[in-house]
Amino acid sequence: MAREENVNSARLLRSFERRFLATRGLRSFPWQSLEEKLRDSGSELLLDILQKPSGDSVTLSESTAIVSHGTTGLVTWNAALYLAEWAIENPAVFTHRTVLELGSGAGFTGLAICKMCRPRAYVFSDCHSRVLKQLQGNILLNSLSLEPDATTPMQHQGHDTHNSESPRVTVALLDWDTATAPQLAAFQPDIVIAADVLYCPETILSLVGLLQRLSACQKDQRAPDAYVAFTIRNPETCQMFTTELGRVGIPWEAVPRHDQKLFPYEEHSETTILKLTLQVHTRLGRSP
Ligand SMILES: C[S@@+](CC[C@H](N)C(=O)[O-])C[C@H]1O[C@@H](n2cnc3c(N)ncnc32)[C@H](O)[C@@H]1O
Repeated sequence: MAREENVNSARLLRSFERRFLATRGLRSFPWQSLEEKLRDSGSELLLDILQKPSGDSVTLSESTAIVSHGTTGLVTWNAALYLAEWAIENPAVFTHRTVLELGSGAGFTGLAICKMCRPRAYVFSDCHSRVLKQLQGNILLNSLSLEPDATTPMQHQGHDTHNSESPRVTVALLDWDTATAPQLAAFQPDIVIAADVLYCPETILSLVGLLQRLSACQKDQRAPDAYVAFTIRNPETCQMFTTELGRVGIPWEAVPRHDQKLFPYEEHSETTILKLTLQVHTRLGRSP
């Protein structure tokens, strides 16, 4: 019994520490229980917390509603946090690479990658004008400098004066349904990522179609790897995604779960990442 109580106390204190450091979810926190525990454990925990706010941080302006202005992109979803955690544990995947993010939303994952994984270039993208505006604001809020021309991220790769320590950051208006071959050919990413973009059959078909067209536009027979993170709210949706990948000939594998939880989010449903090995020649076309 005493052991169980200790475990519960430790969990409560850890949860507070994480939310405090992330300044998230504090309003719903069980303050009364915490106060009691703190009274028992003395000031050690508080000192411990105060010593931890070091290292880099991501600051975001986001909506409190899950849907606002007709989009789900103004708030950070669990899959974005989960993918950012995985990226921070695996920075080599992104270091010195050009990363294209699809459906970036408020931008949390990309900002974490830009700050922690040293990509060469990072292209945030989305289809919604309000989301793009917020995204630009969030990039500036995090003191990253934004390249002016989002549609031609590769044009500066020659001689220039860009500080090579920080990535070239661009924001692109990219709608998976209407993106043209010249627009896609301008990106030439090494890595493609997306978080929480598989919520209905239409978006799955659009996304898979976009990945096929993007691969077909790659130079030098060099197709990127793609990492798609999503919360499994409905097994049929997940099944539809993998079936569609199989149909067009994109091999995929599940990325092993990571253990280190850095950010505060409730795990009501399982979140996962699939690694897709895009091919320069995939079968083009949608299901009839
Ligand atoms: C649920 S939000 C996820 C945002 C962010 N990745 C996250 O996980 O916090 C889905 C995002 O995908 C974008 N999106 C949906 N359909 C799209 C399409 N056809 N083309 C481009 N972006 C799209 C939305 O605008 C929205 O920002």
